[in-house]
Amino acid sequence: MTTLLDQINLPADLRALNKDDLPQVAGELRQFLLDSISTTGGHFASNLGAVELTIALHYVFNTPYDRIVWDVGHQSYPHKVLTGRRDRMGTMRQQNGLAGFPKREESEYDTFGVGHSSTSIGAALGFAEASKLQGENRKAIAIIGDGSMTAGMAFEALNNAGDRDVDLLVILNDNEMSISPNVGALNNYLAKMLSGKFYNGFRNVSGRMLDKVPPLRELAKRSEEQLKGLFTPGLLFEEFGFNYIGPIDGHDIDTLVTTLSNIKKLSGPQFLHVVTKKGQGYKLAVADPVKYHAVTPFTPENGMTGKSGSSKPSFTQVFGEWLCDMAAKDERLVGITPAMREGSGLVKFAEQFPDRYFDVGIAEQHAVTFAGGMACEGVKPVVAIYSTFLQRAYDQLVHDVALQNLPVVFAIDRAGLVGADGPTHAGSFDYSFLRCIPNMAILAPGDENECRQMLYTAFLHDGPTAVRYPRGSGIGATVEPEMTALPWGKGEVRRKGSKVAILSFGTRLGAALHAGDALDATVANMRFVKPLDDALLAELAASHDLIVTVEDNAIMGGAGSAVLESLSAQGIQVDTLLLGLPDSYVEHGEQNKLLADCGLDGAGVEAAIRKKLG
Ligand SMILES: Cc1ncc(C[n+]2csc(CCOP(=O)(O)OP(=O)(O)O)c2C)c(N)n1
Ligand SMILES: CC(=O)[C@@H](O)[C@H](O)COP(=O)(O)O
Ligand SMILES: [Mg+2]
Repeated sequence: MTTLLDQINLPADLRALNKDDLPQVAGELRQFLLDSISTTGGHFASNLGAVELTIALHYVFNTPYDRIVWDVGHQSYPHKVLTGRRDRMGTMRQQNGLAGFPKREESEYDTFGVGHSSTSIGAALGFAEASKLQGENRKAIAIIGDGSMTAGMAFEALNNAGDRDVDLLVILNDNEMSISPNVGALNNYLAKMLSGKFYNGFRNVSGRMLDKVPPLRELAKRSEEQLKGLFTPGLLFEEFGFNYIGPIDGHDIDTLVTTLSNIKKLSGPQFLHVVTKKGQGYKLAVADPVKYHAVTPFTPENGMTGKSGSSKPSFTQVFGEWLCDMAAKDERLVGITPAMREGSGLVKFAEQFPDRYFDVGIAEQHAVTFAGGMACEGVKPVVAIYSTFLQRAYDQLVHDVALQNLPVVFAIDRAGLVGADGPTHAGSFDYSFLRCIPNMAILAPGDENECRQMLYTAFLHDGPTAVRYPRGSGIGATVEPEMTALPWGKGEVRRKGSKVAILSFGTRLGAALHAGDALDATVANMRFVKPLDDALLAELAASHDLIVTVEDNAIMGGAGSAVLESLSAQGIQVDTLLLGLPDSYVEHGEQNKLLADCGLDGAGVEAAIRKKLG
């Protein structure tokens, strides 16, 4: 049977429907998403929560002429279905398939590339100002979640936009969730007002009472606008120069269409507050939106059983275990996360050490500076942060921590290629952007046991130290419960060979050993990217014809560059070959396949060396 959804190839097809058909479209779209995402995996609960809002937006606004900017974009699957990609949803986050986030080169309806949070208001303001300069009559609409609203740059953009005469609509999609439950004063403010019976009660009572006295009704109408500001979350946003509307039910498509149609006629900065349920329409996701934020393939009737996945502990789990063990040994330790409790492995730590656990919201810049402040007082902060998200806190790294040589440990997860999330989430550059910072140390474990020992070594070091490890698990080394400090700045030879010396940094050790066996090459596990083991390098350069470096970081400025700098500084001449990530963005796909495509698996390293040797 042909569904309404089958007839919608582009938003123009949607806009040709009668408004009364939209609830049916919503039901069909929600079922389509459940079937599709339970098959491919990907982001889930946020997409179910955005179904009605997405339909209403494309129904009311003349997309793509009017510009929609999604924040993070993990909730953009409904948008992708309605904008010509329904039949490609089965390729979601697969190599050469659809990206998991809006991507300009994927569709004209994807106005701005996203993946990192809290950029939508700033970008949409850019669209709005450009439209004004070009004499266009576009509407610019940013849809930002309550979690993403906790980042500073969202308020930088609000502050700027509220002072401008532009047609910008900011829609706050408030479901009281980040990945974990949302945190912070803004969240408390929104929740208090939304749950406040007083606000709803006030509107009912005033409506009933004043209807009886017509002359007062007009006065009350005007005063309700003023009073509304006292009882709805709007006051905050009104003070930022926006016209606040809401809160409205983000699943009531009729109200959404009516409200958006009215707002469309208004000029100046508008702020619409919608209330949604993360996982709406799928009971298991509503009950556990944390678990269903992102899913691996599952059967809708049974839900995610958690049976799939590797039996080997992930580096994230190794970190989480270490953090709890270290906290038990040293009461100065605190754990800090910018809204990635689950992803960074702090669930157990948060339960066991609630007073020493800090989720600062999606606020990486604040997380780093906050850690610096704590370190000044003798507290020992461990900042758990994805490599890609640490990019957002670069000045804080330099100015607030390294320049003052403060003992902060950065447990950098998702280093290197991450796979399905693609280039917005790859941790391709941390060696490069950390190495040039004076006082910064960088440790890169070759396996899971080294990860634990390096975290301990970093914790003992009196200065800023990064330990960086990839998404997933490594070669499956047994993790020793004993914590042993590694010799600072020292690498180790893991295999003796001749002619060729392969210097491995981080978890490319497995690939290096494979190539070492095939070529009878020496293999060194360098352990430290900074400080580099210059003496070991000199020794290997003196006894081999070719020095090869292998890393899952950009070659530009990476560990291989450190080796070249050291050889130059030591006045050593030797042939070299640098293997690492290319000076381009590696698209999404399966993590190990992508590494192999970059020549960073065993076969690739071996082939590159054979080619070099001629
Ligand atoms: C700068 C940055 N930090 C962290 C993340 C990881 N992240 C992705 S979605 C998300 C929660 C977003 O919450 P919200 O905006 O409320 O969207 P919801 O999932 O509730 O729809 C987080 C923390 C990110 N994408 N970007
Ligand atoms: C959208 C977002 O940024 C997060 O959900 C991210 O996708 C999590 O990545 P991991 O799955 O590697 O934890
Ligand atoms: Mg949310």
